[in-house]
Amino acid sequence: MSAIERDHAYQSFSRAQWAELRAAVPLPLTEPELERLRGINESISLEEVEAIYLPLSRLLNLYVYAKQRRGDVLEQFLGRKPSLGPYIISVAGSVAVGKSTTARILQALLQRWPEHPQVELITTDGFLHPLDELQRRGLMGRKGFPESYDIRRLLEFVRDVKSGKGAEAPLYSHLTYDRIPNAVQRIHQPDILILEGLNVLQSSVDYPEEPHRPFVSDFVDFSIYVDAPHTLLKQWYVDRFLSFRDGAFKDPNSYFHHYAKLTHSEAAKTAAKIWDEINGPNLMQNVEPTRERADLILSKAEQHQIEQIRLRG
Ligand SMILES: Nc1ncnc2c1ncn2[C@@H]1O[C@H](COP(=O)(O)OP(=O)(O)O)[C@@H](O)[C@H]1O
Ligand SMILES: CC(C)(COP(=O)(O)O)[C@@H](O)C(=O)NCCC(=O)O
Repeated sequence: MSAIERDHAYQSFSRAQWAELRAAVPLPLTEPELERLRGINESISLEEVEAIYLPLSRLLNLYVYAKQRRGDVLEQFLGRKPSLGPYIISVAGSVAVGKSTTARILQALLQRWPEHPQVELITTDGFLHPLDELQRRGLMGRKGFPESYDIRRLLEFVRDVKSGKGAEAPLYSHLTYDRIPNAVQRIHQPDILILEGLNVLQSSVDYPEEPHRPFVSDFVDFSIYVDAPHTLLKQWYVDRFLSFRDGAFKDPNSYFHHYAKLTHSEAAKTAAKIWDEINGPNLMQNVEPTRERADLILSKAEQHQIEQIRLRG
């Protein structure tokens, strides 16, 4: 392998260098697993899964295993029962960078390893305040900004899960653009929890109402930031919006149902405006500044191809 570059905090791998590590992955993908991955996102290339995500799942498996062993040693020394809390992996990044796709691919790959078959996935959008609350507080143009989340509830959730207690996460619907009333995802002692959201690397200073509380990252064992140039992010956001217009927005229950009637170019303009007024500024002010807190930074280029991997340490 050619020389791996490093700056003071990260070792940096090119796509080709990282892909070479695939050879060291002892578990190749089986046909049913490939099918399942295709089901997560039909536009993801399987070459990308094998070159990037498979080696990443091996790295994470080694970290989880080391943490489990270390925990066992400590508990044995202290004469206590082993902890029932999961290994927590967070996935951060801009709206539309592919956090939820990345998290779902990792979930599928990590649960193949015999040491940790139960891998749960939680998205932090369930912890956005409900729509009526956002309206009441005048925050409809601030969805995704720190003040739009019920951070206290998110923290309680992560703390309870980490301490081995059962916990419930509220669920969000992109269709109704709101929390789903009376629906929760129950988490009970998984081996691994993947926590995905814009805000998982933010610190308590981003939440002036909660200045003295611990923060989500205090409970996270390994953090990932998915990065991409702003021009691509905006394009991916607009493309996703246009595909929703041809699908989900047609549903009369959709919050954006009125957008289904727009022409292609009107819809593209609307999406670009939402990006420029909400998601773009949030990226610059609150999301991107947290990037260098991550243990691993995945940098994407055209077509969601990962071109560079930076690993702390
Ligand atoms: N690895 C990938 N390959 C191809 N398309 C992808 C990939 N990851 C995400 N996408 C596409 O990019 C858009 C945003 O992805 P999504 O996972 O919904 O992002 P986020 O959760 O960050 O908002 C979606 O249209 C999705 O299909
Ligand atoms: C719910 C979100 C804050 C979170 O985004 P995600 O976690 O899906 O990347 C975002 O999808 C959102 O609704 N932003 C507000 C502006 C908009 O895109 O409608």
